[in-house]
Amino acid sequence: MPGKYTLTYFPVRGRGEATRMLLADQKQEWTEDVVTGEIWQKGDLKKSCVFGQVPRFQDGDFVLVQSNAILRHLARNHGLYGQDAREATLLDMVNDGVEDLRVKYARLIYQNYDAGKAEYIEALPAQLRPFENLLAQNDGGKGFIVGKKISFVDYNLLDILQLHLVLAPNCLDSFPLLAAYVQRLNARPHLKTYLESEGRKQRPINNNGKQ
Ligand SMILES: N[C@@H](CCC(=O)N[C@@H](CS)C(=O)NCC(=O)O)C(=O)O
Repeated sequence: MPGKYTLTYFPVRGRGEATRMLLADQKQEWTEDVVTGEIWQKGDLKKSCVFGQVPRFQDGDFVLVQSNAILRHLARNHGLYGQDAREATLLDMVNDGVEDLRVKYARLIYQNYDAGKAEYIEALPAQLRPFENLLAQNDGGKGFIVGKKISFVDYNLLDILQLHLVLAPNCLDSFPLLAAYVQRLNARPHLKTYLESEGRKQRPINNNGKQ
């Protein structure tokens, strides 16, 4: 039985948003423990986090960090980790692909935005193509990224695609399956309610104002 959920994170989408979307879509309540710059500068919270970074997540008295471990924990709690070991392994594989893209995106946003944006967008089709191919291989792309049920990776992939649609609004024009996938997931009733909520609309994407 999961305990009460709390997400401790900066007031941005960042590495917290896939978790928020998973929780909202799975009809879970959670507390936002907002980390302001002032709180972070004090240093106590940083010291209390295993790797000195947030997001931190509490499931009752179980405290964890690392955004992908948080997603996997919630996947185990809510049946979002595939229907068997083979699907779970495929989900791990795709999630690692999402993580690779997230690291590249974060490097652009935080280290090279002005000088690197055009080149990044030019190279984006090659980064997105594998996900279009994976979707095509799973029931012709009509459902989820792996298997017949939504998984933690769908929320993570949806988040990274939403981020890229802000960065490069036409980036899915050549990827019809991914474009339809984003529309389909965005339209899931509980997720839609969350995406249209003021809290979500007001939350910046990244911590430095770039997007
Ligand atoms: N691998 C970690 C990375 C966490 C991370 O980069 N956290 C950043 C915010 S997104 C952070 O805490 N930055 C403040 C710092 O490092 O002092 C994860 O996936 O959770």
